[in-house]
Amino acid sequence: MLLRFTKMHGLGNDFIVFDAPSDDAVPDGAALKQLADRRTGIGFDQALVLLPPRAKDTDVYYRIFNADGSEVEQCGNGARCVGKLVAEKLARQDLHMDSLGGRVDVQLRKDGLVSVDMGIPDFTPAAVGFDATREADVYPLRVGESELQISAVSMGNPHAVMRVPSVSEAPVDTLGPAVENHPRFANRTNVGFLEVVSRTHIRLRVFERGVGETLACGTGACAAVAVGRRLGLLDEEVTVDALGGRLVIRWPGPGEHLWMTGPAITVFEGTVTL
Ligand SMILES: N[C@H](CCC[C@H](N)C(=O)O)C(=O)O
Repeated sequence: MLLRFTKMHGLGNDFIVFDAPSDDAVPDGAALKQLADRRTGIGFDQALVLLPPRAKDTDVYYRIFNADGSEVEQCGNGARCVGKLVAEKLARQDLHMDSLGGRVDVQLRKDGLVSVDMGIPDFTPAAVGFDATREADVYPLRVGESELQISAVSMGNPHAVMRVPSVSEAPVDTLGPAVENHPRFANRTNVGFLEVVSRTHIRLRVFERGVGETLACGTGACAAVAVGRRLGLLDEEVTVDALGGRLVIRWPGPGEHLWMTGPAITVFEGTVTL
């Protein structure tokens, strides 16, 4: 079977995007994992599959698969890429999208950046698949000999966020996989390392569930700002510096929708035989 795809990225978090007429035409996780390989496949962090809308007031439904083949609920950088691709195809400036993790509204800006409504951050442990008995701002988490202090929030997908004095010194390679696969997270988790520069500026590195460290993580940036605001460290609009570049997050506060603005780049079109 010939698969036509578009290769895209958001700050170096890279994707293949392709259409599928229905769920049973979506390649299985094992096939997508092979395509994700950066030597023997196309290479990507996530595959984004575009399907016909499932709710009458939406334009597209998209599914998300990590490089390890696992299907997940949400992808923020991917949502900007899907939104831009589909809105341009439909000659629209705005779009209503739907995914396993919920609705995402998209606005294409005149400056070429894309804004997406990433919904309402959910701090309930159950939403994160985290086994805490009650909700808290910060939880102790034992990892080997050390006890970490993490916050847990869902952007549709799970995020564990910990503050670090400096992202450049953060032990991402060791603590990333240890927290990603920690038994207290029923469905694993993404792991954010948050450095607060000021009330309107953070630096962030994310060890992504099912991928490893990426150059940027959109939902990770949303999660980190939500946690920073809940801890009283950040203002409503925050610039997030990831390894791959800059995002702007705006969150008025609890119960409100969180918006993310950033780039969405098409690199090439391609075909691959499955
Ligand atoms: N690895 C994530 C999915 C992709 C998130 C990231 N690429 C983004 O831009 O939000 C997870 O397993 O929940």
